[in-house]
Amino acid sequence: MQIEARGLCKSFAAHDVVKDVSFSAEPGAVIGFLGPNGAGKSTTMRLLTGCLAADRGTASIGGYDIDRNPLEARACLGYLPEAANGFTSLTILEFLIFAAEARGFHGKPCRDAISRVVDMIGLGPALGQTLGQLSKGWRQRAWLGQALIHDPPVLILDEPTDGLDPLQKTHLRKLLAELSSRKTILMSTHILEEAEELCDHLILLAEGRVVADTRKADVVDASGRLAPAFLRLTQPGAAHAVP
Ligand SMILES: Nc1ncnc2c1ncn2[C@@H]1O[C@H](COP(=O)(O)OP(=O)(O)OP(=O)(O)O)[C@@H](O)[C@H]1O
Repeated sequence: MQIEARGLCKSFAAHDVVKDVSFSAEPGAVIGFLGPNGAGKSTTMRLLTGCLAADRGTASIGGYDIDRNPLEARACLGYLPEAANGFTSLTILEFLIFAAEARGFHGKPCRDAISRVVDMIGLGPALGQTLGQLSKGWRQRAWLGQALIHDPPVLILDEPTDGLDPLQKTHLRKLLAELSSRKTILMSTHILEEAEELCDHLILLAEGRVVADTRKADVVDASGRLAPAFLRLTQPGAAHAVP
């Protein structure tokens, strides 16, 4: 399995935010990670990526446990955090050099890795601008660049198109569709049309629990829409119905 969560639990103070979350992603799967605001999607992603320690349970990426083999697991993983920010004084080029060197690329392999993502994401026109100067769309592209710099087999993308204008959204969705043919992707989104378009599998979270882990084809309605199933499965109290 490329992504595996087993019994993940996380509380903040007395608030149980992630409750016994288990699921897995086979190689090549494109999974939509859906749920209402506050369901625990970002927290689960942080647990999977090792940015946050679980209270209980385990997570593995590319077959490597994120706690016991963090370097191997992270080598397999590109992560786009929610509302990615920071490094505001670096230009996109400096940011990509930093990301590439942090992944162990130096000299020609570093230049090659950067030129690959610059071409793939179309970062060329903005390479000399600092992240602090960039619009949200360009900043999101730069952060996607750092997630892809080492060409990882697994991508965890937290609301990748959040806040982008329609043109940027279309561009990014096209890129994700291209990437989906050769990567395992777990992506959260509130835009159900995006999951309809890009994902083949869905995991729905409500109140910290997995309330559905299903092929998209099994929950869309006759018109291919997800909204009816989403509303039914994630309504308040739905999580309590899960055995
Ligand atoms: N560091 C933290 N300290 C305290 N509470 C937190 C922390 N991080 C998240 N929470 C809480 O955990 C709950 C789940 O948050 P999380 O961001 O994981 O949800 P989400 O499903 O990603 O929501 P959204 O769709 O709005 O981004 C929320 O109630 C949030 O306030």
